[in-house]
Amino acid sequence: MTDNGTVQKVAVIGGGVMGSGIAQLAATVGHEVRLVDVSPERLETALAAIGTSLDRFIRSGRLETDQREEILGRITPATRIPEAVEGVDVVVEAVLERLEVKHQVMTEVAAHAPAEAILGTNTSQLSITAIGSVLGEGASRVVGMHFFNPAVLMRLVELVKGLETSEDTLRRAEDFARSLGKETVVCLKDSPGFLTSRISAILRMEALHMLEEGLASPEDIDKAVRLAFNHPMGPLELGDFNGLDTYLDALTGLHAAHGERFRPPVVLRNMVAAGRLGRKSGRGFYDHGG
Ligand SMILES: CCCCCCCCCCCCCC(=O)CC(=O)SCCNC(=O)CCNC(=O)[C@H](O)C(C)(C)COP(=O)(O)OP(=O)(O)OC[C@H]1O[C@@H](n2cnc3c(N)ncnc32)[C@H](O)[C@@H]1OP(=O)(O)O
Ligand SMILES: NC(=O)C1=CN([C@@H]2O[C@H](COP(=O)(O)OP(=O)(O)OC[C@H]3O[C@@H](n4cnc5c(N)ncnc54)[C@H](O)[C@@H]3O)[C@@H](O)[C@H]2O)C=CC1
Repeated sequence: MTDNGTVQKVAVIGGGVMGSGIAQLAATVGHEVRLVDVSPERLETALAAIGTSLDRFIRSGRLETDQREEILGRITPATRIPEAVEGVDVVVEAVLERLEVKHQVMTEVAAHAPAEAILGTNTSQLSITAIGSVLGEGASRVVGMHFFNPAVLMRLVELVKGLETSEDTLRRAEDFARSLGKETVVCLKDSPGFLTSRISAILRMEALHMLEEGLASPEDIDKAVRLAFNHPMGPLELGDFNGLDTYLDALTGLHAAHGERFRPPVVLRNMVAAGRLGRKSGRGFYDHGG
């Protein structure tokens, strides 16, 4: 951190759909980024995806060609947390949407990151209080920092205050999100699904029920939502874009917290069981050539 408290070093834990985008975003605004994943293959895929996205920004004139290597040069891939979080100002956790995995990661992060670093979690719906509960007093440093896919383009970061999150942590998370060029909203109560996932899950679930009922093809359900409501993507194509395994994990949590209206539909369970996870596996509601 600089003398005026500005963030310089960031660790992103999890190099999947979201972690790769968050790392790219942080490196683009000039932060030094360590990107950690347990899987070297996922790290390779993440760096390739970041390269492809930077190429798109160059093609559309929003980035200079020579910035590509500068940005990539600010991202250091790593497979171990302890060394990667040394000296960082901010950690953003973006691993699987499972409480036990988040606990394991937060425990390791807190043991090795500087005591003053804030610990953001990109969970879609899990309780921030529950995620921080393994850290004892350290729970005051844990804050929900919910980015949206693609993180490099979407304008919002939803901040979520856990029961123990300190005002200082929340304020620094807000400053960090703004340093990334994002707007913020604050969910003041730690309620599963916060503001955005609770709302969006209802619309997406309804699309899935319509598909199960044979009301229309996936193409027409998506087209209806795109054209009738001016959504950039229909709910099923967005599911493929975000990852159906992540959706199932998120819905499982929402179901446990809010009851029947979020029960994961059988068709979604079956698709995940069959490995049809959307773009990341090459096949979901649509064929992506995988
Ligand atoms: C179905 C089952 C339901 C079950 C229940 C669900 C449970 C739900 C719980 C939620 C859990 C998880 C989700 C979550 O937590 C939060 C989320 O992230 S929700 C998702 C939010 N995101 C969106 O809604 C995205 C919607 N789509 C868009 O906004 C646009 O389609 C998109 C910006 C992605 C692309 O734009 P589009 O115009 O459609 O396509 P183009 O390809 O033409 O791109 C336009 C423009 O942007 C550039 N570009 C696109 N992508 C990138 C990139 N990754 N990097 C760089 N640049 C990019 C492209 O080059 C174009 O640039 P021009 O200058 O215009 O040429
Ligand atoms: N996919 C989406 O649209 C969005 C997802 N989220 C949330 O972001 C988080 C990540 O989601 P995705 O990126 O979609 O998942 P993903 O499945 O694409 O990536 C998760 C990554 O975490 C890695 N990982 C697992 N255990 C790890 C550990 N112990 N240490 C380091 N890395 C580990 C995996 O190897 C994988 O690469 C979840 O909490 C999800 O709910 C939030 C907003 C949008």
